[in-house]
Amino acid sequence: MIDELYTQAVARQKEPKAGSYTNYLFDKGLDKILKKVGEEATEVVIAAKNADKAEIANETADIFYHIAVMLAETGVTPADVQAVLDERNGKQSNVHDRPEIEAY
Ligand SMILES: N=c1c2ncn([C@@H]3O[C@H](COP(=O)(O)OP(=O)(O)OP(=O)(O)O)[C@@H](O)[C@H]3O)c2ncn1[C@@H]1O[C@H](COP(=O)(O)O)[C@@H](O)[C@H]1O
Repeated sequence: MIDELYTQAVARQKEPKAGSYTNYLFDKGLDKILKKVGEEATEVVIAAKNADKAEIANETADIFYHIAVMLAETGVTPADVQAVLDERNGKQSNVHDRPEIEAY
C-alpha cells in the first residue's frame, strides 16, 4: 500500500505533472507536508473516536498518502521502514517490565 503511494510520489518528484496535488505539496515544502500529516492524524483520531468505519478507512487512506509524500520528501524509503519492522518482528514487548515514573 505505502510502497505504491511512495512510488507514485517519487514519480511525481522526478516528472512533475500539471494539476498534481503531490507536486503542489512538494512545491510548498516539508512544513506543508508535515502540517497535512498532523491534520490527517487528528482526523484519524476523531474518526476512530466516533467509531465510524467508513471515515476511519477514508482518513487512514489520507494519512498513508501524506506519509508516503513525507518519506519521499525526506529521502526515507518504505524499505527503510520495513527494515525497522523486520528488526522488531518476533520480539516480545516488555511493557509490563517498565518501572512507573514516580519522580520527575
Ligand atoms: N492517494 C492520494 C491522495 N489521498 C489524498 N489526496 C489528496 O489530499 C488532499 C487532502 O485533502 P484536504 O481537503 O485535506 O486538503 P485540501 O484542502 O485540498 O488542500 P490543502 O490546501 O489543505 O493542502 C486532497 O486534495 C486529496 O485529493 C491524494 N492525492 C493523491 N493520491 C495518490 O497520488 C496519486 C497522484 O496524485 P496527483 O499527484 O494528484 O497526480 C493519485 O493517483 C493517488 O493514487
